[in-house]
Formats: sequence, structure tokens, C-alpha cells
Amino acid sequence: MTDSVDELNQVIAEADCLVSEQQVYQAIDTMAEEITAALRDSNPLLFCVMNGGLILTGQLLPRLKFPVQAEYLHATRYRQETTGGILEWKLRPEADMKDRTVLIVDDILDEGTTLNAIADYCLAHGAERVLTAVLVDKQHDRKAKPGLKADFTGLEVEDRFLFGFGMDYKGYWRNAPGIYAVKGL
Ligand SMILES: O=P(O)(O)OC[C@H]1O[C@H](OP(=O)(O)OP(=O)(O)O)[C@H](O)[C@@H]1O
Ligand code: HPA
Repeated sequence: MTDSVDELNQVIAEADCLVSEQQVYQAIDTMAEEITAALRDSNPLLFCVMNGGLILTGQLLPRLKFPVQAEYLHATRYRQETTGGILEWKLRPEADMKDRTVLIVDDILDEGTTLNAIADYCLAHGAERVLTAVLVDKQHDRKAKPGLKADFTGLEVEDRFLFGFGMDYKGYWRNAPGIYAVKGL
């Protein structure tokens, strides 16, 4: 059942703001500088991981100071839940990635299952190398592989259920202006 607007307004009113909007933009500025320095001569193929990667991708792209071919893919495993399940491909990448440097952009590396599966898919389809960029790396010891990290990380955030800047709570509040943790989660 869809939560009511009142309930969704209560979620953000009761949530803890862990990272302010201004701090998020500073982190994205830094990520963009790092990505530009690393990839400006690589002609990378960038894939936004829908839906969560939408906002980071939209903020990063104008900050990247080199020509970028931007595409998208859609893989999901949380749906409306706060724990992850089986990864479902809703749209596989269509662009030819043979011998390309691929940059995968997503909102969060939580357990890392999603990014691992996407990276494996790209390598299996001929990508020369796959790099990953996430706004948030959630701090816990449940990563799909010990020590798993993205190549570019904006912020390290505590182990709570988060929303804002692309991350959703039950499909809502991807638009929240900062990074918030749901009360009690
Ligand atoms: O590191 P993991 O534990 O695999 O979790 C991270 C993934 O989970 C979220 O996607 P979700 O499945 O919620 O789909 P969405 O992007 O449409 O919200 C998020 O956008 C990442 O893609
Ligand atoms: O903490 C989270 N919030 C929203 N989406 C997510 N997908 C994985 N972890 C999270």
C-alpha cells in the first residue's frame, strides 16, 4: 500500500540528517575532480545505475571536464524493502562496451552485490576495465567481498537505512536535500 503524504512527511521530520546538502555538494565536487584527473584521456563509457544513480549522475556529469558518453542501465534488488534480495536486471546496458573503460555510477555501495554484478557483466561483455563511483559507502562488515570499495567514493556513512540524493525509502524521498537515516533503522 502506498504510504500517505503525511506519513512520508513524518519520515523526514523524524529522520536524522547525517550529511547536509552543502557537504554532499562538496563531496561531489571532489569526486568530479578525482574522476576528471583519472579518466580525462580514457574516453570512458559512463553507465548511470537507475534509479538510485540518477541524482549523482546528473550532478557529476556537468562537473566532468572531458567528453563523456553517458548511458544507463537498471538493476534492482531492494525494491520497496530495507534489505536486499536477488538482483533483477530491468534493463541491461545496450551500448557496445568492447575494449572501453566503463564507469558505473550509483548512489550507494551497501553490501556491494549490485556493483559487483554490474562490473562482472561489463567485463563479460568486453569492457577493458570497469571503475565504480558511488556517493555513499555504508560502513559495516557485510560487504559481498571483504574490503570491497568503489574506485571513487563521495562519503562514508554509518550503518543505518539511508535516503536522499538518490537513495529511497519505499520509493520516496530520493529528492531529500541531504543524506538522512530513517528513525529506528
Ligand atoms: O550494495 P548493495 O547492497 O547491492 O545495494 C546498493 C544498491 O541498492 C540500491 O538499489 P535498489 O535495489 O534499491 O534499486 P533502486 O536504485 O531502484 O532504488 C542502490 O541504488 C544500489 O544500486
Ligand atoms: O540504505 C539504503 N537506502 C536506500 N537504498 C539502499 N540500497 C542499499 N542500501 C540502501
